Amino acid sequence: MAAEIIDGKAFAADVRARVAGHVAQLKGQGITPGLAVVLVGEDPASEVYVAHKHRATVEVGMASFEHKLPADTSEADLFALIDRLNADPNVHGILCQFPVPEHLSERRTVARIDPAKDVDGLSVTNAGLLATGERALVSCTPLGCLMLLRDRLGDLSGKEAVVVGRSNLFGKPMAQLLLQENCTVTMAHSRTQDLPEVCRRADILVAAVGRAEMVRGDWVKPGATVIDVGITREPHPDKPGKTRLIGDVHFESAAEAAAAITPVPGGVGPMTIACLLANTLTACCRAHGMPEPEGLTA
Ligand SMILES: Nc1nc2c(c(=O)[nH]1)N[C@@H](CN(C=O)c1ccc(C(=O)N[C@@H](CCC(=O)O)C(=O)O)cc1)CN2
Repeated sequence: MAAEIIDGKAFAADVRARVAGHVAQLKGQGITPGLAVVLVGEDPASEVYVAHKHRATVEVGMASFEHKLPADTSEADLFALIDRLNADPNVHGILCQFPVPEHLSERRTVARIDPAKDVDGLSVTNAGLLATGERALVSCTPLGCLMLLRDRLGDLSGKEAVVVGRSNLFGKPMAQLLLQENCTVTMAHSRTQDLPEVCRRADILVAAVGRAEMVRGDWVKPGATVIDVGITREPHPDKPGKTRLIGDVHFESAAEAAAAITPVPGGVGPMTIACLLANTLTACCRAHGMPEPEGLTA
């Protein structure tokens, strides 16, 4: 294997430590950043992510407000809670864990959150601010990828970037961030013609298609930086009864061609929660008219 492995776990720990330093300073001035996480229903993976978010929030010294609602919660009751959190001065960030049960709408739920507290960066307001190059709260996983890319490559100007996947949660904000860094950006997706050839153009290849190991080594330009955003859980081939996580990139073959690559697990995933904390800190600083933390925003 030729590629350097980008250690997202270590980088995320560093981001969390920097956030904790800022939180300590704010607390010295009588301000405690607060994050509210809303979970509707009992999706087992979501329960784990929400527990991780609570632990990480408390570890950096922030206030954590967890709201677990039954799966049959009505939209009216969910919105009443969001309205209370919007009005609560101790809450600087709000997110509703996805997926939500089928009778609820993710789009309408996000739209109910005050954009200044939308630490997932998913509201139409924050997406629009990002697209027009104005000060936004940026979706956590793309923000985390940008931090990893800046750390590894420094100035991204003029690089060919290909983002495979066009979701609102990831692909679209990732493309906007890379454009903001003066990359030449291609957004590819399931209908893109000759996807392997398009990917081979990329100095920066970001895969977020949700199809396990779709991106193969011969899709990777020699020397490229490969960011794998996929997380598919599948039965472990060698350990009966156990599961393993795999990404959207076929790691072994891609690592032969790439100069650097994120693994799954331990690459992009840990950056999501670290950037959620960074966004909550940013939202808190903005709410109090204080300078934003350097190096923790887009
Ligand atoms: N409201 C939101 N819902 C969801 C988001 C989100 O950003 N906002 N993203 C995902 C889940 N997610 C956070 O919520 C998340 C996913 C993965 C990780 C992570 O650290 N992954 C590890 C592996 C963890 C494991 O072993 O299972 C890794 O990749 O190394 C953190 C957060 C969907 N919902």
